[in-house]
Amino acid sequence: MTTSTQPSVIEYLQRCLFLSVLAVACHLFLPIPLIGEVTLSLGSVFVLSSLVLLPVRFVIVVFVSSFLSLYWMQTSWLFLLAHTLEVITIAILLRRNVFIMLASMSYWIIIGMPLLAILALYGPMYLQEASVLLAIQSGLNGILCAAIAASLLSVIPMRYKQPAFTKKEKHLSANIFSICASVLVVPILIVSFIFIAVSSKENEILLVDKIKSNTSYIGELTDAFLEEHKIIVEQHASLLSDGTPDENVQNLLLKSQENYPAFFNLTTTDVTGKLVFFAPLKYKAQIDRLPDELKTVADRNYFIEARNSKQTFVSNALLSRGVIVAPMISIASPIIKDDKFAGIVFGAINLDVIKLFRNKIERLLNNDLVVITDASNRIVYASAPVEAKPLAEFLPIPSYNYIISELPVLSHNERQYAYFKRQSAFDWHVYVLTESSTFTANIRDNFVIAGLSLLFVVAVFLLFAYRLSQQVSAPLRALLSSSDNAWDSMSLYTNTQEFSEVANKLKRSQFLMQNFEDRLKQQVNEKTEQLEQLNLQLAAQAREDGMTHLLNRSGFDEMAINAIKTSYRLGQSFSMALLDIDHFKQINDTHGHLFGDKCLQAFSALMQRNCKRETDIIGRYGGEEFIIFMAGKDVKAHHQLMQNIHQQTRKIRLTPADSDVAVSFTVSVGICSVIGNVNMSMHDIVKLADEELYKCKRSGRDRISLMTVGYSD
Ligand SMILES: Nc1nc2c(ncn2[C@@H]2O[C@H](COP(=O)(O)OP(=O)(O)OP(=O)(O)O)[C@@H](O)[C@H]2O)c(=O)[nH]1
Repeated sequence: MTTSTQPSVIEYLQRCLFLSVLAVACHLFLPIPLIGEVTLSLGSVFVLSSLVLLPVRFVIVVFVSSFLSLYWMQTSWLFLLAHTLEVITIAILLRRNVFIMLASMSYWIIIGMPLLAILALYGPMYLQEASVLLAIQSGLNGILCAAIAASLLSVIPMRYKQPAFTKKEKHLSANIFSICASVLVVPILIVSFIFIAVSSKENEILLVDKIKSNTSYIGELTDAFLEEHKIIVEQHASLLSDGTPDENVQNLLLKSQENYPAFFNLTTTDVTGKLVFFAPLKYKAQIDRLPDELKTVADRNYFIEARNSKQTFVSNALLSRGVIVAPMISIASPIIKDDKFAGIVFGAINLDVIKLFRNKIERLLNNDLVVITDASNRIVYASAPVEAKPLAEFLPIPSYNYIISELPVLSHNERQYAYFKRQSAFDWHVYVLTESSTFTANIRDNFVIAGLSLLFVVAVFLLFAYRLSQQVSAPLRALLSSSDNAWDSMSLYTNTQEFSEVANKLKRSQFLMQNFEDRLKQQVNEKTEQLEQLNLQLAAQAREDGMTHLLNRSGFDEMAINAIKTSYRLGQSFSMALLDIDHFKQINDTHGHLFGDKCLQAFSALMQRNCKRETDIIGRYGGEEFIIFMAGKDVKAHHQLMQNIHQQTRKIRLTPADSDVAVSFTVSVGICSVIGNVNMSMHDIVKLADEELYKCKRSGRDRISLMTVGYSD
């Protein structure tokens, strides 16, 4: 076998380098962004193509390049594992003649996607949430790569492919089917990915907009709430600064507290911080009973700040003391009389009782959560699912979710949230949180829809592709089978003009060929018959003496040997007689050879007339010497027969051409009779008969001499 058509190692190296560079470039430089950090990579196209275009050792080089570039990009080990298994499985299935698309789909549906989903569940948090999404995305990415590879391979000439994939002829229908399938799957997948990317992006934008607007609304609500209550406290401070009489102060505080229930108390102090007036009155008796150190707020920072800055001060969240011990904020405003600090008015807002504020917020949020912190990061308010108590420090841990790109992500109490943060008045912060699964769930749904529609569309299209391939290949198969039924069944698959023309032409030429074949067969049969006849004649001629038409020596020997064997077997007696015309030379010499021939013919005819039994065999054994084999139980009958021939010979009268006188001749006969199975060969028997003939000649000719072998009566 010549290997000239096999590419050289250098050529393989070039192809290997080319495919490796393309695979690495696709992984490193051409990832197609899909959602957030999720990208599509087409690097696998070249690894899968190398399975068909290169020998195994070069495929390993392309695969390792692809693997290392993915590793370099810090791809999760889950994907590296899935990629490795994908290449190995498809390589095995390809060697078993499975179409590359089918191999890829089988791998991803049966092994790749379930494996990724299960493994992701045991991975880091961001993988757990998106495990189904990641599995489907990887599967669709893999199938897209296989479909592109299959499309590319279908246009690459056969000589570039490995012998394992080209030596086995495939059905035309299988080829059409595979090309259609791969060409159909590529656009379907691309459209699906575009749909996923666009709808996921739109969904993300909607979610982000919602969070941002919620954040700013809640921020404004918080600011307005604080501002409103700050103004109330400021107004009281201003009234008291202007010298409102003490008897009115109590009433003023009571009315305001009634109107603004968020204040769980409104209180004034003197210059030292000692409580003076207090609303509501229901706590008055309890306050009176308090020890002196709890009847002052001189040590509280809202008193100190208001006194020192002479400005209204909104405190951070703190624990109240005295009558009620609860988380609260305090808004304190200084009372200035004659430019001198004369005490403060402060309103305490119990964080547990800002029900109005909370209801307003909850109505807005739907599934979103909110956390409001003060300037020292202590929680002022948190939606219940966040599981954070007021006054606790809010310490979100920055987190990562590779699907969410538009918002920061934090993790709190082992949950992951996308969030938006807004700075409010008094250095407070408003956080609106959405569980990251809200984002992934939507995208996962998109992927599931895309995956299922892909399966459905592929199944439907593959059915079409199958029908199409049948339409093209079935008529050809019908033409090839060329049976009458097939001609008719072809019309079941197609009614195209081209096929009808081809079919008619083939039908005509088949008819002509059939005619020609029949004629040829007939001629051959005739010639064979003639030849057989000729052969028979030749065979007969080979055993016949031309002049007398008796058996010649070899013909006689052949038949007599068989007859002797039969006689021995049947226990029959038989006789062998040698007959020699006397003085034949003289006849020849006197009347010429032609007359001699006539004598021979006349004598032959005489013998044939006498030897009528079918067991009698007559032959010409030499020039004028004849031989007769006779079989039967009674050898006397043989002797009698010879006696008759001997007698009748004398009566033959033949007239030579040169004379009017008829000529006669005599014959000498030597007979050897055999009785029973003496197991003598024909040669020995003829020899004995010859000896008897010799006796006749010696003793005067024209006589019969006989002998019997075996036993005699
Ligand atoms: N016309 C003719 N003569 C033949 C043929 N075959 C042999 N002869 C002749 O037969 C003769 C046989 O002669 P010999 O063998 O001397 O025998 P004979 O003359 O018959 O003498 P005896 O046998 O002793 O009686 C020869 O002269 C042969 O030429 C033949 O086919 N035709």
